[in-house]
Amino acid sequence: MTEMHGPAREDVERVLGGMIDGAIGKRLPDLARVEACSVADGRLRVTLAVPADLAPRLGETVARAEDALSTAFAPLTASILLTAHREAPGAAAPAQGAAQGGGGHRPLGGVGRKPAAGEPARLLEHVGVVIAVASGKGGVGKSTTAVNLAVGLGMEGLSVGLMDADVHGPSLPRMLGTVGQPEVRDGLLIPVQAWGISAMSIGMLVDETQAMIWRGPMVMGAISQLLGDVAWGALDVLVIDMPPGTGDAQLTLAQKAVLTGAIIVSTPQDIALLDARRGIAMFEKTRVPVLGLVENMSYFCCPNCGHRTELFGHGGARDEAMRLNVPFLGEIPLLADIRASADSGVPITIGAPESEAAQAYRMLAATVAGTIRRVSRLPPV
Ligand SMILES: Nc1ncnc2c1ncn2[C@@H]1O[C@H](COP(=O)(O)OP(=O)(O)OP(=O)(O)O)[C@@H](O)[C@H]1O
Repeated sequence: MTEMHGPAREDVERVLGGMIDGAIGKRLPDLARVEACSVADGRLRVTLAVPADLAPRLGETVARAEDALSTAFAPLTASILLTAHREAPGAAAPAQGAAQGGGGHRPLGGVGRKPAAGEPARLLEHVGVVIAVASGKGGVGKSTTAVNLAVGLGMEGLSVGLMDADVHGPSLPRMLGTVGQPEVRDGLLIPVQAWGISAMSIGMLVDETQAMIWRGPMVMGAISQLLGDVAWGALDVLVIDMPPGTGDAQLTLAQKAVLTGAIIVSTPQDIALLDARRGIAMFEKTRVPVLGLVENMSYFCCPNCGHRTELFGHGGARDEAMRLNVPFLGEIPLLADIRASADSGVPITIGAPESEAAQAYRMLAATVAGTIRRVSRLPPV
């Protein structure tokens, strides 16, 4: 990253000084305080401290502020990261010159300008391939699969990032056992290191309950920040745990994130397969290749006697994959240990590497690693 001198904080404050948030009816400096500004790689990153309860309402003003800063300091492109004050809800906004100091602040996702066309591609330029793990509907085990796949890819010798774009139900911090908030350096969020991979989730930045109520533009703003304002660094692969379903947010993410390919997770039940078909259609619409289908909760394996029971009629996803002409990547059994390890914060691939479940995830990771090496021309191990 190339550091360079940029505008002084006072210059930034001067530009923001003229901005008014029409909806709240106040000048921006009366609502937010410039905490930091830095310039690197042609980007001016400004960190603004705002009261937590106001942050969700500032999206439009922040977008205008970014435009104003970009115009004032061209050719730099400005992006604003909001950090939240831990003040009582409804507390008066901090005026300029209020007490400085980082202790009471934390980064906030969810607000910001939509990146210009092609921007994420540039920002992820040191990332070899970007793979979405998606599902047509919620609750099929997409996040569990994404986590164990990412950890498994790390075990295959790849450098791996995992981004939780499941904004409304960010489960990554729980599944990886991470606590606390990520560091911010030079205006960029530093991914958390866990089990051999780099990870970032909205759940590490804001209260889950706060993210639950975000609407479309907020969700897209948050996802843009996860793509653009995180120091992902050089990675062989970035795995994105997509939001469930096939709505606008998913479609936009598929278009924005410059995905190399997508993996669809499905359970064997017909209804889930119908949803999976919808998921595949969405990626086809955005010309993102579907790398394959994974069948989760494929069969039940008795932990005592090892007997295998096909609960939902096994093989549905394999047949569906053949019908749809997409590769079948593997099947993951339904096991209480998978759920327990997800809840304990230690992925089963790490916690019980010899288990049937871990072996299934490792096979899946080996298959996907093969695909990644093929598409990115990485040397075979
Ligand atoms: N193969 C499995 N065996 C047993 N439990 C599983 C398995 N896969 C997932 N689970 C459990 O099922 C629940 C849902 O899984 P997960 O959160 O991964 O689903 P999801 O598709 O990401 O859901 P959503 O996107 O709607 O939040 C979790 O409690 C998880 O531990």
